[in-house]
Amino acid sequence: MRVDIVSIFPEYFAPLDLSLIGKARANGTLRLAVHDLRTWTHDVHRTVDDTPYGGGPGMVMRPEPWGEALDALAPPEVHPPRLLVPAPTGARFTQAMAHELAAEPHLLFACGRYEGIDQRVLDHAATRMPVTEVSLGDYVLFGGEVAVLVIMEAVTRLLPGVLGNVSSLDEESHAHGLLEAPMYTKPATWRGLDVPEVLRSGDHGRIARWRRDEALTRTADRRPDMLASLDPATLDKRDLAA
Ligand SMILES: CN1CCN(Cc2ccc(Cn3ccc4ccc(-c5n[nH]c(N)c5C#N)cc43)cc2)CC1
Repeated sequence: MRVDIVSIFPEYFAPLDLSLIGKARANGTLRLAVHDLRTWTHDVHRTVDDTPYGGGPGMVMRPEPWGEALDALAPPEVHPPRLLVPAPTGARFTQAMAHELAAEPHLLFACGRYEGIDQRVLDHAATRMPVTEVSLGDYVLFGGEVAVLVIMEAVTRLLPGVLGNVSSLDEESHAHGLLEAPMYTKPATWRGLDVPEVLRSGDHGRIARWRRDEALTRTADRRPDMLASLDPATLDKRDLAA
């Protein structure tokens, strides 16, 4: 997978050199390049923003630098990338979207700042590539960079070979619509607190049942919305008794 990120704060993406994402870049699974939007400015002040038409607070990112950046990174003669624009107005980013994006050959992220990017940049890009505005959730950030870090982590871990133990992908909560059961490791007793006996019983049937019950209880307590959208077909009679 090829990924290009355009931002006025390219240094924000230093964490993408680390850990499993760093390894994916080193072995060629992920080809990632970060670009400074100011590369495509031509004035002495390298200006990327201006006042909003119609008035209002703050500044808006000018279209010209963005247009040149997208032209350079998504030239018309090459298969177009999927353009992802983090924004408070975007569609909520979900695990399902992460799977969708992990199947794309080329992602291009446009990180806005200030009050956002001139709408014409997205409208013009949409004439020659798929454009998706995406939001992490209903809270306000300074810009799109944090969203790109989150999306890059969620997508990269789905790429073939990145996660050593593939089964951890299969058992993921958001893959089965429930929150995960509590996890424990050695020692068996720590500060007077014991690991649940069932997890040390070796009885895999009991362990699976206990984990399922814990997952259902946690989901009902913390994320009733997830329970409401659970496919009833995935619940068995023991779940309903839990
Ligand atoms: C008068 N009102 C008019 C509406 N604005 C709304 C507004 C506009 C921009 C910004 C700052 N910003 C700039 C680019 C950018 C990208 C993503 C996000 C973002 N925030 N939250 C998420 N989940 C995000 C994601 N993903 C924020 C961004 C903040 C708030 C406020 C003032």
